[in-house]
Amino acid sequence: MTGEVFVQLKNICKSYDGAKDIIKNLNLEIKKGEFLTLLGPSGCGKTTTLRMIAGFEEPTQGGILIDGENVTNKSPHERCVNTVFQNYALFPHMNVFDNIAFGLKMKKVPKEEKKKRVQEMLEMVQLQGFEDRMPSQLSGGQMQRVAIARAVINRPKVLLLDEPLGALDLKLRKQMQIELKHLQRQLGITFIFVTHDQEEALTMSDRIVVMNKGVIEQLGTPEEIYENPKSKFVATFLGETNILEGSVVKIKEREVLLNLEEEKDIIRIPNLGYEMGEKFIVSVRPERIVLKNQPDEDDVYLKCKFKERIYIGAQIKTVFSLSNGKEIIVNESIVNSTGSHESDKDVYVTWKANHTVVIKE
Ligand SMILES: Nc1ncnc2c1ncn2[C@@H]1O[C@H](COP(=O)(O)OP(=O)(O)OP(=O)(O)O)[C@@H](O)[C@H]1O
Repeated sequence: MTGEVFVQLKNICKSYDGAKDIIKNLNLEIKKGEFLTLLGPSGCGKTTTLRMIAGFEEPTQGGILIDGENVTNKSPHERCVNTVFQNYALFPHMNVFDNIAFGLKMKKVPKEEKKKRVQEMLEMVQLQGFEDRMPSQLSGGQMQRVAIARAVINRPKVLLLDEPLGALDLKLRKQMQIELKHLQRQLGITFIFVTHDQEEALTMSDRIVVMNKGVIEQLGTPEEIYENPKSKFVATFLGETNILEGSVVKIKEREVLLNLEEEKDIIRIPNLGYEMGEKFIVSVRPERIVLKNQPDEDDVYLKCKFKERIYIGAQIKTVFSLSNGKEIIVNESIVNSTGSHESDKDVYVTWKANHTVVIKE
């Protein structure tokens, strides 16, 4: 990744019916060689955004630049981009070789070069020896590898991938995530990837764009988005979290006190210029919480009672409740699990102050 801006979306609006904007004034800069993921719930406008970059849809307003060139009104084949779809879209009557070679055939590349480049692609996606097979004789993962090989053989500058792993079973999907990421590094092509699977986005991306209802909620590295969500939507969409409501009850020079849920549950946060009574949401990840019988001095803590313990393989998920009934979820690793809890005894869920994520409502 060079840091140089390669794809630019400027003030993009898109309406299908002339009335409602599906995409609302979207601005986005994608860097050269970057693996950028558009992540969001179904219907938030990920595919529409991707299709506008590909040239299958025209923005109602705004412009798209690729490598400095305004491509807003150009057709898909006039752009140096290629797309891989979820359903592979292989030609069923052509074998693997002809499917991969299709783009070169269109460009009338000489036979010998064509053969050499298809072999390179087969090697890259680890399908040597599969050239004569028909798509119906391939597994889902193999078909998707052929689709990727076919999409990159023409050396596009940008590869657009619309939920390309969506049809694969979980194990194969995880394996392909790693393979695809390696492939992207090896090729150095800018990848713009669409998924609604947050774990997939965290695993693969250099940066993630979290979308909601046609706008960008947050843009950042996987770590920034996960550790420092800027809205309740982002905090809850990526991974599991505990959301607590609070408001400012005291302002000091360096810190402010927030009451959380209950009058008596007070936590301290750095004073970044808040006002008395100002409302907040606090997000604490379940894996950041440590259970204690007595909190330490520098802990942030809430008193609660044990409710339920759920075994989920690699972790133990324990549910506690505050006195107002609000549930707190704690994820402990099997190794650190404190074992069973008595339901009538008070216990403290504690965490370190730097793991409190304060979100302004
Ligand atoms: N060709 C179309 N005509 C009219 N409305 C459309 C069209 N394509 C998409 N939409 C609408 O635009 C909105 C955004 O759709 P889009 O496919 O971009 O979302 P998405 O985030 O990719 O969702 P998913 O994850 O379900 O694919 C949806 O409300 C959808 O119904």
